[in-house]
Amino acid sequence: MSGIEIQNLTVRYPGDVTAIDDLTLKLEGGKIYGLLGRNGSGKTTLMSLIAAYRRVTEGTILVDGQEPFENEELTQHICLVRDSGDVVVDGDSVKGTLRRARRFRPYWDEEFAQRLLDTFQLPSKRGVAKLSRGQKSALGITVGLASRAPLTMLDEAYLGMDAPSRYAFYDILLEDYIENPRTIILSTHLIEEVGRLFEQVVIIDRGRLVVHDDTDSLRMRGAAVVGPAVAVDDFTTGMTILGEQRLGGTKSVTVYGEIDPDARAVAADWGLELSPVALQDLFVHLTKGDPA
Ligand SMILES: Nc1ncnc2c1ncn2[C@@H]1O[C@H](COP(=O)(O)OP(=O)(O)OP(=O)(O)O)[C@@H](O)[C@H]1O
Repeated sequence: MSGIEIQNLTVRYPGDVTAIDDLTLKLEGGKIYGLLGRNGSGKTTLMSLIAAYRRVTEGTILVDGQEPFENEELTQHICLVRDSGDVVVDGDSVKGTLRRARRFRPYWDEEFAQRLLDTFQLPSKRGVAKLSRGQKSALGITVGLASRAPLTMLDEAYLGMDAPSRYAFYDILLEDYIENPRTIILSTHLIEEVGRLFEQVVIIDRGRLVVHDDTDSLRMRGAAVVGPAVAVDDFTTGMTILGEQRLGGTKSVTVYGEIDPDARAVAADWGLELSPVALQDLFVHLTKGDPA
C-alpha cells in the first residue's frame, strides 16, 4: 500500500542551501498524511524526490521497498501534482490533459475524471493557458484524483481555488479515498481547512523532522481550556500558553503540554471544559522562530 521509507536524506541546492537535513521518516502507507512546514521548509523538495523528479544523492528513499528514481514500473504508481506544471502544461487543452493522463496512468478512471470536470465547471475544449489560476489548480486535482495512483501527492494543489471548489475537493477526496484506499500526502498552509482530512501529520522545519504522529494524538499534546476567566487563569498558571481569547467573563486559553488525569479532575471540579487543541496552533508553536 505504497509505504515510504526515508533514511538520512539530505538535499543540498547550489548556494549553500540545505533543503532537507538528515531526514529519517517512515510512512506505512494506506493513509491520508498531512505534510506541514513553513515556507521553504523542504516540502516540495521532499515530494519531488519521492516522485523521482530528482535523484537522491545523500541518504535513501524507498517506496514499497524500491528506489523511485529511473524506475518506470514504480513511478507510474506515483502521482505528484504541484504548482510548477508537470501534470498540467500550458500548451495542452483540458481534454488533451486528460487524454495524456489516461495514457500514462494505469488506474485512470475516466468517468470520475468527467465528474470532477463537471464539479469544477472546467470547459473541456479550453486551452490550459487560457484557464484561470483556480481552474488550472482544479484541473491538476482532477488528474491527481482520477489517476487513483497508489501514492498520490498533492502539493498545495488548491491554489487560487474558491472556497466552494476547495470544499468540493475535500469532500470528493475523502469519499473517493474511502472507496479506493491509497496513500495520499497533502501539503498545505490551510491547516484548519484541510486538517480534518489528515490521519497522520508530518511536520518538517528547515528540512528536519519535527513531528510525525496520528492527528488525534497530536491534538492531545495540548488543550483548549474554556471557562470562567479567573478559574482558567488559575488552572493555566505555569503552563505553556499558545494563545488566549476572552469574551465577557469567559476565557479560552490554549496550552501546550499533556494534561494528566489529576489535572483533568481539577478542571472538571472547577467547571472548566478541556478540548483538543487546534492543529494550526500546535503547528505555529512547533515551528516558530526564524523562518527557513
Ligand atoms: N532549485 C533550487 N535551487 C536552490 N534552492 C532551492 C531550489 N528549490 C528550492 N530551494 C530552496 O530549498 C528550500 C526548500 O524549498 P521547498 O520549495 O522544498 O520548500 P517548501 O516547504 O515546499 O516551501 P513553500 O511552503 O514555500 O512552498 C528553500 O530554502 C528554497 O529556497
